[in-house]
Parts: sequence; C-alpha cells; structure tokens
Amino acid sequence: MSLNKSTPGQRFRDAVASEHPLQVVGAINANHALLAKRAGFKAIYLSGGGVAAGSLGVPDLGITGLDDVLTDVRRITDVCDLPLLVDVDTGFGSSAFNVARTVKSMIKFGAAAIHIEDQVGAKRCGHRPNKEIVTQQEMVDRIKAAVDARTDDSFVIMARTDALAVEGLESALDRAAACIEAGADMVFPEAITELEMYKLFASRVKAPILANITEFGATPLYTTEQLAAADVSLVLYPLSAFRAMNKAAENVYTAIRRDGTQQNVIDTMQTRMELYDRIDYHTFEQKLDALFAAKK
Ligand SMILES: C[C@](O)(C(=O)O)[C@H](CC(=O)O)C(=O)O
Ligand SMILES: [Mg+2]
Repeated sequence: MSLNKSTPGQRFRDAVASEHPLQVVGAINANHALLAKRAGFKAIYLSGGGVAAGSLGVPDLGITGLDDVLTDVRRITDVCDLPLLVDVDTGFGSSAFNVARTVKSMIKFGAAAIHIEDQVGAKRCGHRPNKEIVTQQEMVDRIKAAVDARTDDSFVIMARTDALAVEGLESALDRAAACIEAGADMVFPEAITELEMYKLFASRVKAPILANITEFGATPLYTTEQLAAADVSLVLYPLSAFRAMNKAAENVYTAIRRDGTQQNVIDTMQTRMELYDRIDYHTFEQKLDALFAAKK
C-alpha cells in the first residue's frame, strides 16, 4: 500500500478536482476496495443499501446501525488508501448528538466523506415509492450538527435530498441550497429523472453535484460524457459490482447443487493465483518466511 500523508478528506477533494466527473464506485468489502483501486478508480463508496443487504442480509430500511457501518469502514480503510465516501443514511439517530457521534466516528475510522439524507429515520431506498422526508429545517439542523462536529475541516459533508420524488423539483433545489448555506460541501440530489435537472442543481448551489447512477432505479444510466455536460462533478455506481457478484454467486450455487460438481462454472471463477495477487498474498508470505528465518 502506498503511503499518502494528506487526510482522507483532502484526498477526496483533490480527486473531485482532478477528474470530471469523478467516478466513485461502490466497494462492498475490503477485497472489492482493492479491486476498485486496481481498476484505476480514485475514490470508493460504502453503500448503506450494500451494508444492509451484503453484511446483514436485510433491506435498506433504516435497520442498520452505526457500528455495522463502522466495522465495514474500518476493514476497507485498513487496507485501501483510496478516499472513501460513506452512506450514513439519516445520521443514525434523530438528535444533533447522534449526528455528531456519527461524524466523529467516521473520521476516526478513516472515512473521507459522508452523505447524510433528509428522509425520516424509518427510511427507504431512494429509488422506492412512499418515501417520507423531514422538514427543511430539520435537515438543515442535521447538516449544521455534522459540520459542527467535524474534528477535521477537510472531511467532506455531502447533503442528500430525497425531496424530488416527494415534494418536487423546487423543493429539492431549495433544500440543496439551504444545506450548502448551512455548511455542506457537496450535494446529492437523489432519484433524478432528467439529465437537465443536474444543471439546475449545479447552477443553484455552486457546489459539486453527485449523480447516483444506480441500476434498475429511477435514474437512466447516463454516461460520464452526458453527466459532464450537465455540470455533474461526481458520478456514483453504488452497487454495480455487488449486483454482479451476487448474480455470479447464485449461478455457482445453482450449478454445484444441480451438477454435483463445479466443473461447469470453474471458468467463471477468480483463480487462486488471481486472488493471491489481488490481496498481495506473496508479500505477506515472504515477510513471514523472513521472520521465521531470522528466528532460526
Ligand atoms: C445510494 C444508495 O443510497 C445506497 O445505499 O447505495 C441507494 C442505492 C440503491 O438502492 O440502488 C439509493 O439510491 O437509495
Ligand atoms: Mg443508501
């Protein structure tokens, strides 16, 4: 792992400044973080829906707690120095103290940025019907609490608004502007349905805008070229590798159960050597051998 002395937050800001739009890709675990780095991404993401479905096996409905997410954050930041954007849902608790605790913990565990949203505590996935949101004032208070709790000024606070689907475009634009006024660094307008909308957010808030290009949702799969033209600064692929990995696992389970052997799916597998290469197995092994040799 290469050593980088700047803070995770600063590295995230630098990445946003250096790539237009910055591709931020979901990494469901530490192994995927290494794969994302190897593929050339400059920033990675820990999805709330991913922690829920992947680590806990439950839906994205506000069931996950702060410690569940922190465990995955620490595992990722322990092995990968790419700046990590973390989905903290509604902040893990309704008071300013809860939000403050969430922010402080995220910084401590090595995250670079969080996004915090304006849904009610019993939240839903942003691309599902019947979402409910808190008042603009309550959301602004969440942002103020988050900004105030920062123990590192470079740490990025991104405000997500789910208002478009609930109250419409004007409300979503107002909320985004109010969050930036309250000190948020970037805006994540959720479940956008038309490309031109991003431009409206960008010109209204004068801060970086994130486009959530999640599959099978409300937002078309816009390309980086289209998003750059719509003044988008960051593009998120939160669960793409997770969805592919799950499908691959299902195929393998089905085949082994059906055929009594894995021979028909062996070509779909990462080999032992590929795995060892991705996690740097041989360097660890050499260190171990050297240690034992020194003791002899
Ligand atoms: C970005 C998101 O918040 C997530 O948890 O990854 C989800 C993604 C999804 O369910 O596709 C969301 O958009 O609500
Ligand atoms: Mg989420």
